[in-house]
Amino acid sequence: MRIDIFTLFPEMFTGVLSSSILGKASEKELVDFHVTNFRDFSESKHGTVDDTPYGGGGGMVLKPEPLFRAVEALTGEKKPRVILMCPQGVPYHQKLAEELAQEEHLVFICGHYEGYDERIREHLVTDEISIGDYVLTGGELAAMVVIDSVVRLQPGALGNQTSAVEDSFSTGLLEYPHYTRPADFRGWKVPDILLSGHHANIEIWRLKESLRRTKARRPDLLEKLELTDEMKKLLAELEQEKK
Ligand SMILES: CN(C)c1ccccc1CNc1ccc(C(N)=O)cn1
Repeated sequence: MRIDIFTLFPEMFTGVLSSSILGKASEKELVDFHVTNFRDFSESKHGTVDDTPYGGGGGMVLKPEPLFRAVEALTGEKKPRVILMCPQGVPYHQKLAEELAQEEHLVFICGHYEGYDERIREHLVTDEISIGDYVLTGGELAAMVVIDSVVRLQPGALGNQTSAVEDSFSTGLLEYPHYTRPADFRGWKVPDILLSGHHANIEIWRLKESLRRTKARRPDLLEKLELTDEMKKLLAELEQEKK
């Protein structure tokens, strides 16, 4: 997978794309990162990429021409998905991460200022994504979030691939509690079931704890779930325990 990032602050990406899972994925050639300063594509000799808004009002708007030239310089045979990170975008979620992870080529546009000239949205961009209902100084951190969640899904990116499949949002439930050594830390003990070696019972315990936690913290996720008979049974047990 190739990932192109267009930003005015390429230095923001250096550490993130060379560290940890993303750095290893790049070394293993699971992903090919290209970070470009789209100011390099400005036609003006001063590298101007923004201008005052038509119709007046404060702030500056990103000009269309540098970004069109930057993205059009890319096009290989296939049209890549061009993703604009902005507060007005589609709320990002794990299913969209899984969809983007299937793509051969992703292009991210990270903007600043008051926003982008609308012709960028209408004629250059294929997807607008928001990572949440809050405003950032620029699209860079939002792009890093999406890139992180997409690259970790690339086969071979994570040590044991299972952790990508089982992790909470892909099952639709929140994660169960995790423990590691020591079994007794300051008198706080690991639940006996986890030391029992009964893998079937441990799996049930984990599902029940995921259900308990999801019911308590994210009832909205539980609403969306297609409950299996086993889940219904465990939820009934949880209800009983509360009485
Ligand atoms: C400068 N702003 C407000 C702006 C305005 C328009 C587009 C992009 C930006 C860049 N900022 C962003 C980007 C994304 C998100 C998000 N929630 O994904 C939040 N803020």
